[in-house]
Amino acid sequence: MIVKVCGMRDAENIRQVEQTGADWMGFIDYDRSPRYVKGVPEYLPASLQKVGVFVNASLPHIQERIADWRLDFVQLHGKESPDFCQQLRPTGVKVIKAFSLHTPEDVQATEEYVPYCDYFLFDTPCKEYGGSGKTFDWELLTHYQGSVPFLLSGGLNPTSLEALSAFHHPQWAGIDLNSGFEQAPGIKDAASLSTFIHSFKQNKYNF
Ligand SMILES: O=C(O)c1ccccc1N[C@@H]1O[C@H](COP(=O)(O)O)[C@@H](O)[C@H]1O
Repeated sequence: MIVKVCGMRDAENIRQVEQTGADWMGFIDYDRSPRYVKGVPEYLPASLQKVGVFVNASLPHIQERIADWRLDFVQLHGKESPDFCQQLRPTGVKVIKAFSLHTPEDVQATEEYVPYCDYFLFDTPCKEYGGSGKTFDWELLTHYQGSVPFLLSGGLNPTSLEALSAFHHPQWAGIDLNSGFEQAPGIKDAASLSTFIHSFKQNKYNF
């Protein structure tokens, strides 16, 4: 199972979170987010996959960030089209398309993105596009029968382990941890993350 920790920006905190057992680290390039990274992060982790999170950004802007932030993945958290995802293919980065799930129809909307995405990310609907700290109804995922693996996101926090243990889906590939582990916007509690990630990876999903 993949564990992504998102919304990082402080160099010392990035170094701490690098030691927690996380696999991927996310950096948010959306200026309305309280986790917005302006410019290039002072420190970029060497041992984790780096994910840039964008909301309706232009292709040239994302291409610039891929180079400057040495990204392995781009996470598209806005209203980006399947065609936009396809245009990112030649950059060589992997593409994660985020979907806010409210109804079974929202799940169906993933279908046209299948050829152009490496992962999907399922999140809670909110007007800020992400980082709501709220969970959505995971039962909706019974309607997802696609082939693209997904990360579960939205409001995961230190009390979520039991619910995660009870969750099953053949395409479930990992989790995304963000505001539920923060001491302040963009500053994660590394000790709490370490404990949580260790327990999560110890349980039956560690394959
Ligand atoms: O975290 C943000 O501020 C943010 C802003 C705009 C788009 C995405 C954002 N974060 C992503 O939101 C989800 C869920 O976060 P949370 O656990 O509910 O706080 C996560 O995938 C972040 O990558």
